[in-house]
Amino acid sequence: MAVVKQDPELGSKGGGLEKSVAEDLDPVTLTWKDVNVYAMPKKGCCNRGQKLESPKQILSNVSGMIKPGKLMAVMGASGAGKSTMLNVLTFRNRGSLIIQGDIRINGVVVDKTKIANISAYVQQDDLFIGSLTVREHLTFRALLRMDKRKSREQRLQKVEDVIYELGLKKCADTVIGIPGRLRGISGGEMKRLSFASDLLTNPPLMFCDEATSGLDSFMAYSVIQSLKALVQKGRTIICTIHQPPSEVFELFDEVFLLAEGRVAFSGPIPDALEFFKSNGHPSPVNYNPADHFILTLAIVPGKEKDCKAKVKDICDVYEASQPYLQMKEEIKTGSAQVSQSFVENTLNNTSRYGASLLQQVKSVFWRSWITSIRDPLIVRIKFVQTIFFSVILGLIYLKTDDEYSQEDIMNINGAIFVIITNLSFTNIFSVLNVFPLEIPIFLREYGSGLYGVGVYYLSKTLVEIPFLILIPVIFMSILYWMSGLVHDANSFLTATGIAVLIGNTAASFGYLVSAAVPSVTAALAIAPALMIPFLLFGGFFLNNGSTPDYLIWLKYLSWFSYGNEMLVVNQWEDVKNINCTSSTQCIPDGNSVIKNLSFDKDNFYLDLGLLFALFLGFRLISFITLYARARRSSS
Ligand SMILES: Nc1ncnc2c1ncn2[C@@H]1O[C@H](COP(=O)(O)OP(=O)(O)OP(=O)(O)O)[C@@H](O)[C@H]1O
Repeated sequence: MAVVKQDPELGSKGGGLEKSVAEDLDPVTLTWKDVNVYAMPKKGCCNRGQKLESPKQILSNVSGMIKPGKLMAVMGASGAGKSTMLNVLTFRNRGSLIIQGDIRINGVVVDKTKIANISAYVQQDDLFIGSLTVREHLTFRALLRMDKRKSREQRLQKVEDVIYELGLKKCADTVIGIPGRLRGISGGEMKRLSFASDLLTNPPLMFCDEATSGLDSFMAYSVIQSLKALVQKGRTIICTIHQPPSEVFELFDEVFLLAEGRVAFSGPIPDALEFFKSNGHPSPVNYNPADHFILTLAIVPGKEKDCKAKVKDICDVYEASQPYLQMKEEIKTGSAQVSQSFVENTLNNTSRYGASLLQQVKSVFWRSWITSIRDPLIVRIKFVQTIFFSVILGLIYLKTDDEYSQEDIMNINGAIFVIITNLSFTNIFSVLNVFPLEIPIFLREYGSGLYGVGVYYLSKTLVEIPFLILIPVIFMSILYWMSGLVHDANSFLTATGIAVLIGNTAASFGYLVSAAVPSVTAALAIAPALMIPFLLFGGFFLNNGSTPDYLIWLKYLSWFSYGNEMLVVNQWEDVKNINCTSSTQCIPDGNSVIKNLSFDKDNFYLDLGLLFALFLGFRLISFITLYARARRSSS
């Protein structure tokens, strides 16, 4: 086993105990009694004639108790029911499970809101905006999560305190990092940052799912050491953990062993060793007790019958044991000693958000802005790519004189369509590559009451405005003049304005797809398939007058179509002469070009209005989709 040293960052007792941060904690005892959990069989599971399956029992009569100042490890083999128990206790991710049982804090029966008011839940997967530094991330959380009565100075002081407490001083000004794109802090530091984020609100009760997953033994030790320091200040912490090294396991005060959905033991580690020994399962000398418990309770493939019988035996003995019965009795009688102020002030707090609306807008806007300017992918895609493509396309469509020939008609119309296509793809894909990655973070932060959906969406929209104006302006300033579109300042400004609106509409479509799908991969797969019909009915590949009646609705949803008609009209409307050198029939002027494409000058303002409506419509639907998703995920 790897030798584990104490993390020098954490101070002598694993977290700067000598500089005890002023704590004002309500001591919390969490109890759960006779918890039964059932999963209903999936609808349509059975063929005709087959009997409907009965519900599957995941937890059976599980009871437990954890007192203030204790660090409890919930352990068991895979499938034992650890995550289910944590989800039941935190009232999260319960889905369609049927749950019975009694969960109390200091004797008061709790629900989802009450448990959220008193506790923090550090989930297994750490979700952060990677372009922020550790200090910036914590400041953002402190401004949004901490008690409204705390001043800005107090919040910033608390940020410094938790940085110190969790040994994050060394990396306080390092960016968190984006895997594969931006190097940042280590896995252990990231895990400690998760705890630090939740510590800002000073929760007396903490739940941690897989506190050490993905960490090496040194990092796992430093993380659990930090938790140990937190319980020593009076907190109550309950963690699920997989196979901790023995040095890490020793840091826990209590172990709660689950097997086949039943309690196999609950109490201090030495007592657990004694219990297993007295039931014929002594731990071998110099063997990690954690491994011994898990192996003893595991259902080994091929030996299922024997293993299940062994587990049943252990659970039967434990459930009939004096300590377990005593604990259940204590749970029953413990309800008497609860303070009224604790119930009213802490458990019954009903405000959804910790910060005012203005503070939410300011903080989320600030973070969105930092994210936009720091993420190298965004800046590179948005600026370098725009300049590169506009120069390349400009060279392809290069035209230096003011006169138009018959060949120029096709080239100019091609350049116009390329402008629309390029702006659409660039803007859609810059949204699709980034926004879906941010949605899980948004959902979690919304679920934790940091800010509302409207605040988030508004801030994102405001931050994007400069980019969504600048990019089309740069693109048009280069390509418009190189490709010889009509040399007139007014026409250029009109074309640029249309380009800005096209880019914004395309970005809104990107938001709509991103809000509706679960991942970047899905967004990147679905968006092009949805765009192709809009592109086909844009008036370039199919004459505007040839759209089949039954597909006309697709034309009305195509920003390519509105943009193309407006840009074509803007280009050709005032062109009085197009040179004709061949003997075949020539197109004499700009108006004839417009007519040949089945476009109409009089549609210009109608197109403008409809394009704007499309922009607003996509935004609105994406907002509603995001809102529905947020409500669903937090229910
Ligand atoms: N919603 C559900 N529907 C059906 N079965 C479920 C559901 N949730 C969990 N289970 C089943 O209940 C059992 C316990 O699952 P749980 O995820 O709680 O175990 P675990 O101890 O956390 O396992 P692991 O360590 O592998 O994550 C498993 O057999 C699992 O397949």
